[in-house]
Amino acid sequence: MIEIAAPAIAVRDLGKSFGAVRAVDGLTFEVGAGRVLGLLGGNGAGKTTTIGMLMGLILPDSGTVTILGRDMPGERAALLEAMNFESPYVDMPHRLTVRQNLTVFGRLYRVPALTERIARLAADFELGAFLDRKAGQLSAGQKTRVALAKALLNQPKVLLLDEPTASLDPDTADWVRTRLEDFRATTGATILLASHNMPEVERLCDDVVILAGGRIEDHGAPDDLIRRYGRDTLEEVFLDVARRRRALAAADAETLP
Ligand SMILES: Nc1ncnc2c1ncn2[C@@H]1O[C@H](COP(=O)(O)OP(=O)(O)OP(=O)(O)O)[C@@H](O)[C@H]1O
Repeated sequence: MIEIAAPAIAVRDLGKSFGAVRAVDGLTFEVGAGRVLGLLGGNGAGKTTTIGMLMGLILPDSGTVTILGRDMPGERAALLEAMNFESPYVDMPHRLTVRQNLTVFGRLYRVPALTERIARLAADFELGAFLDRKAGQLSAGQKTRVALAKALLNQPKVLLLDEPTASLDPDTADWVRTRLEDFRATTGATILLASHNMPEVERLCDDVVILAGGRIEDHGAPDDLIRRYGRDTLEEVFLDVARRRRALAAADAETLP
């Protein structure tokens, strides 16, 4: 008998409105265990709202989220021990040092042998020079490295990343991508990556979902999408999808009475 592994993330008919804005509109997708899914889409497409619902921070109006076979947000407390999240747009407490921040988060995640784990991550992410500086005094690149160390503290089985390399210089961004590749290779974690950086998505992701207006416009493996659209890069595919959508919206507007 062929056994089909349960997906690590399963989203069904997910919907969320903020007042009149339908941020996420009937979204359905799965991420297989150990896979990396890229969530693409222009500004306001619904990526951050989707990640918020995967974390149980935003309650959906409709649909379900199942992570590692368990309901989110129903089993949020148990699930969060196996998950983590990183976004440059979410700040850590400014007045705590980097070490104090990592210690607080490590205790929240009940990380065993926490002192050793922080030392390991400080070495991996080269935090030594500012481990005892206040988080509020760090540069954007230093903050990102600390945020990634925080995201990996509990060795998550499911890692959600919202534009992890936004505002980094190309060298630091490349360095971060290599760390993420190492993390995946050594742990087999499942990763969902929202990003506007198409070369990054091509490099890190097995599959992508392209969102627009909270719905899926297209999906597939990066190579398959590039071939299907007759393009050379995922960036060109993304632009084709965005232009097609704009053309359809313009045609709709013309047919309105
Ligand atoms: N708390 C909120 N209150 C009201 N509207 C919201 C809220 N959060 C998101 N929205 C709206 O929902 C839509 C989707 O926003 P979301 O942040 O999920 O998009 P995104 O794809 O992450 O965009 P970006 O690439 O710009 O970060 C947008 O129209 C946004 O203005």
